[in-house]
Amino acid sequence: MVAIDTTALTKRFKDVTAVDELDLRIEEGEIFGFLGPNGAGKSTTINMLLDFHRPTSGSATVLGYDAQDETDAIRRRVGVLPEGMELYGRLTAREHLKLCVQMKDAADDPDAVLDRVGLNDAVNRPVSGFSKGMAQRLALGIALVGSPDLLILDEPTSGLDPNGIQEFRDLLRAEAESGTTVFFSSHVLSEVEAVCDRVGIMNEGSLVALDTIDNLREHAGSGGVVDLTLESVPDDLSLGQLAGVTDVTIDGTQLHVSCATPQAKINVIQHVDRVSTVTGIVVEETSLEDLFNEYTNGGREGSGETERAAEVIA
Ligand SMILES: Nc1ncnc2c1ncn2[C@@H]1O[C@H](COP(=O)(O)OP(=O)(O)OP(=O)(O)O)[C@@H](O)[C@H]1O
Repeated sequence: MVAIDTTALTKRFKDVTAVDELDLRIEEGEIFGFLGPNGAGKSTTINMLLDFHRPTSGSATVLGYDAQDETDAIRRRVGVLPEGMELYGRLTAREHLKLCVQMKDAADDPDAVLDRVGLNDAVNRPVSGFSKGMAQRLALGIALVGSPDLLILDEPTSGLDPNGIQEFRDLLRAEAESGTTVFFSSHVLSEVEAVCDRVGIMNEGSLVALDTIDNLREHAGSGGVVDLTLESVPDDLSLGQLAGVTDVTIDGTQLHVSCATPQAKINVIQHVDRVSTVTGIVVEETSLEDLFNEYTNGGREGSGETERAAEVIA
């Protein structure tokens, strides 16, 4: 079954086109990362899937139900963590969970859910005293109530500490293993890269990329870089003749080879190993952040340094 299906889904706010003719299909059981710079249209898309906003045109189904006409059926089967979720300051974490269990007519044990999101020490504390990360953990717990078939999470790791982010990853994987589809928006690209089967990248209301991260790397012609240290560099390496090699530089006994595809990196290593003695290899993949910048013209906010996934082989 298709978990989310949108056809030419469009939302305009006066002269701003927040989402422009979006065609998106998310299969059941996928972990899907929805990316884009600020104002790209991610929350507006999510809001239309949940009928918080009515589309200007186009249509969407969620778990086979029409997103505008069958909202109740969708809300019964979907766990939602909306952007900027409001909690009740005077209620405790456990009371929030109890309320949600009642509202969803679910059978969950509130304490077990709170344990899953790492709030077992704070079950009886009023939420007004919660830190941002604790509130986010509670919001995630609320989304999990009723064992939903689909989780729709808007910036779920906002405010979480590194442990919280790791726990969130484990939780998503466990949910996906039990058959739940996960659709989440995020600005934390390393976390998206770690857990997502596929990603969609929005820019200025349009979907500019939709694929697995490996395929995006391949299509972007950026398979990464291989750095090799040799005992000595032969006169004729002929590396430029290998398919997918885009650039070769030699610095003493160091080779720096840019490749268009992951396969090209393997070919380079095998070829050099045949003609010389390799004493060290470092393979660097193009990070999701580099791809993101490529698709959005570097439109992401923040000042994080480009992160390259470096795999030291020898
Ligand atoms: N209620 C609204 N009224 C007017 N304009 C809106 C409204 N909601 C969103 N927009 C505009 O629609 C565009 C898309 O906003 P949206 O919140 O969907 O982006 P986003 O990708 O979720 O951004 P962020 O990463 O900052 O949360 C922006 O230009 C925003 O200003």
